[in-house]
Amino acid sequence: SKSDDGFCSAPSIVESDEKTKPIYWKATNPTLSPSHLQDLPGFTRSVYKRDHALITPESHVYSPLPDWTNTLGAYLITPATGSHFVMYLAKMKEMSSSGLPPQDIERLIFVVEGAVTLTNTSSSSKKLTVDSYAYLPPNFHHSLDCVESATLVVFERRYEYLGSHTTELIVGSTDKQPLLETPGEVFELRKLLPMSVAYDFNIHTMDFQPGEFLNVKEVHYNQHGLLLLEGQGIYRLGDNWYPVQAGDVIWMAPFVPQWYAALGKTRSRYLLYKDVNRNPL
Ligand SMILES: NC(=O)N[C@H](N)C(=O)O
Ligand SMILES: [Mn+2]
Repeated sequence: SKSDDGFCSAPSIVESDEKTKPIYWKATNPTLSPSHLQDLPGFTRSVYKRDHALITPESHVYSPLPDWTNTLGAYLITPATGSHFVMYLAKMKEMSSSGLPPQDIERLIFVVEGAVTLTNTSSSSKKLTVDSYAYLPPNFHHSLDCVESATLVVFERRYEYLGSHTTELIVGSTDKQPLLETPGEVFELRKLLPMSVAYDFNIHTMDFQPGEFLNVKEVHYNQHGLLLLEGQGIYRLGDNWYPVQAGDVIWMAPFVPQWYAALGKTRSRYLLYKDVNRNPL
């Protein structure tokens, strides 16, 4: 319908009071949230195909995480999809704590909302707030404890030993990581783990300004687990083109053609799991 000032009645893309919200707020409070879809029977934006999946918040299924206390987990990617890693959201409630991964499993946690304290046998405890992360080597005793609430995105996989290389505890925050060269690409790239051969995966953060897009329509042997932390755009996966928003998760199997274009008024930032440093044979 045309209002008298000639513009359509759809609400414009207003810069909501994002300035007053904590960083990544939309990743746990998506604009199109489950509550907006509850009167639309059976509708979901989620898709699961042979070589990719788009998992959107109205599809999340939480259940108590075994070995964790007061924590609900929603597994979004597991080897049942063909991946060699798991990606899950951990919603830690008050007075909650983590359990240990199984033997020989490495873990990376990234704080999307709230705060947790990491304690381990060797060093003093560290408080991790939003945008902070920790990498826990396989068989590394630790505990993540939460007093109020926190949402973590967790990646875990069986560590692929290579010779005598070992990995170590890494604690950091995205904003303190340097920008890396991205020849031929315009996005801003940070990596949360060292690039040394001991590490068999890395976690990238990739920032796009509105209108920027991937130059390479990538096809590669590596797998991805993606969480869109900020912004919106179009993700191409295979022959499908998906409008995506902060809070969306994507599984990309090896060799799925993949491409992203950022749209809207604010930057896009996504977190991306990528296996590296190991021979695909
Ligand atoms: N889909 C992606 O963003 N892929 C990354 N550029 C990567 O594979 O490094
Ligand atoms: Mn890729």
